[in-house]
Amino acid sequence: MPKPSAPLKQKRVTADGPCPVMRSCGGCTWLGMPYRKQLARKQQATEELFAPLIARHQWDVSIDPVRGMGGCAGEGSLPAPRAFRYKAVTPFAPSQHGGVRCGFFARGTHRIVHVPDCIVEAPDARHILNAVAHAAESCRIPAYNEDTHRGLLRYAVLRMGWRTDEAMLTLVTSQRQLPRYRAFIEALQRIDGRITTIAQNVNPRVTNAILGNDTRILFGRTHLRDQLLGCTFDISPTAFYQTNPAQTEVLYQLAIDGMGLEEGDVLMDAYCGSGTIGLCAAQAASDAGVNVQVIGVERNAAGIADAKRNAQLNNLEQCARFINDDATSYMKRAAERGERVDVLCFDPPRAGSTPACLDAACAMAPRRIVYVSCNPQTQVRDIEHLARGGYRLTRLTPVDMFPHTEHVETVAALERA
Ligand SMILES: C[S@@+](CC[C@H](N)C(=O)[O-])C[C@H]1O[C@@H](n2cnc3c(N)ncnc32)[C@H](O)[C@@H]1O
Repeated sequence: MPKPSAPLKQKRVTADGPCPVMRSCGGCTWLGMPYRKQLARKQQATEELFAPLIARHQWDVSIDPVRGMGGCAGEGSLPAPRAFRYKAVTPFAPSQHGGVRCGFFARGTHRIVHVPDCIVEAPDARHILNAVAHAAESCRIPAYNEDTHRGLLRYAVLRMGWRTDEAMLTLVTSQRQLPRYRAFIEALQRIDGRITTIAQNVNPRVTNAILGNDTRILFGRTHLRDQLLGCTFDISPTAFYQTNPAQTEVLYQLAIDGMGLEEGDVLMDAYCGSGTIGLCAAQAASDAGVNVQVIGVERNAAGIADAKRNAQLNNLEQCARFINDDATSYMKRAAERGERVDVLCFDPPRAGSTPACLDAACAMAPRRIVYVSCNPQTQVRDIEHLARGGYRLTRLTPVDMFPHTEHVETVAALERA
């Protein structure tokens, strides 16, 4: 029998207490800055970035105040957000005496800094990850060595339900075979009663990317269940799911407001992940007595499988279909076929969309386009493209999805001019 894992320490970082690793960890670069000032900076950066685009097209639009956690930019002093990240990740590395180290990579390096607790992650998330390292040590599961490419355990990814008491633990390993498999899984199960799924993802490649292509469930449910805006979502280990759920509801509500859905509309949700935006929009429309059809497009097969399951979970399968394809290829073909799209929602990754995808969007001529972006730099470029295709910006709202960092997410609403 393996030694039992260490019991979880219940000590919590207090709401306004300092972060013990803020100088060494690569995460919260703005943690020392008052939250009010962080929002003011994000506001200014967004205004400066969009001002030339707005001036060039003579659009009559001003940028909304950044929606921060607990208030907006310009509303005076706000408490610093804590415990908002519901996804936590740790790399593993061998320690000198054959043990397993875990924590965060130190800023700009691959040196692991041990983190006893993290003030921005969901309560207990870091304790669970630290206990995974302890369980691996007890079961003599070797950590992966990035220099020699030997060893097994590379990362652990923990997702916690926001509106549910569930946690999904995904172990990323360099090979499929796990020594002392049963003992290890039992030790992991004992860490916390909320762990409803333990998955293994195999990533044998020499790469900085965390996840590989092969995933299997080792214990429990196949999906993490959570809720957003009254909809229920099942998320599989490798599908995209937003990390800050409280702000995700703000972001999605802005996107839904920007869509202005009307009876009989066809909504295309491009880069749809697990179908969350399109399904929340369809549910909101249905609640308002408005019937719409949703078409979601996503490259990740796990995301599309989740989206189909989520449509059923929310009784929306009659009005939603999901397609596993590259957004550009699908939209080009849809435009050539003359497919009808009344409202288009874009939520691409940081690199933004492609010129061909944006051309296809303009060719389909939706009445409105809502563009959600985690990288306003590429969003500005893409909105310029849409402007040349006949669209004008009517609203732009920054949302603080990533407090204590320089990053800001933006929701742009556009109308056909
Ligand atoms: C920022 S996430 C948004 C997901 C979803 N809208 C949400 O809020 O959860 C971007 C999504 O685009 C997907 N993606 C990336 N490149 C793609 C492409 N070329 N075609 C289709 N989907 C893509 C990713 O897998 C990811 O699920």
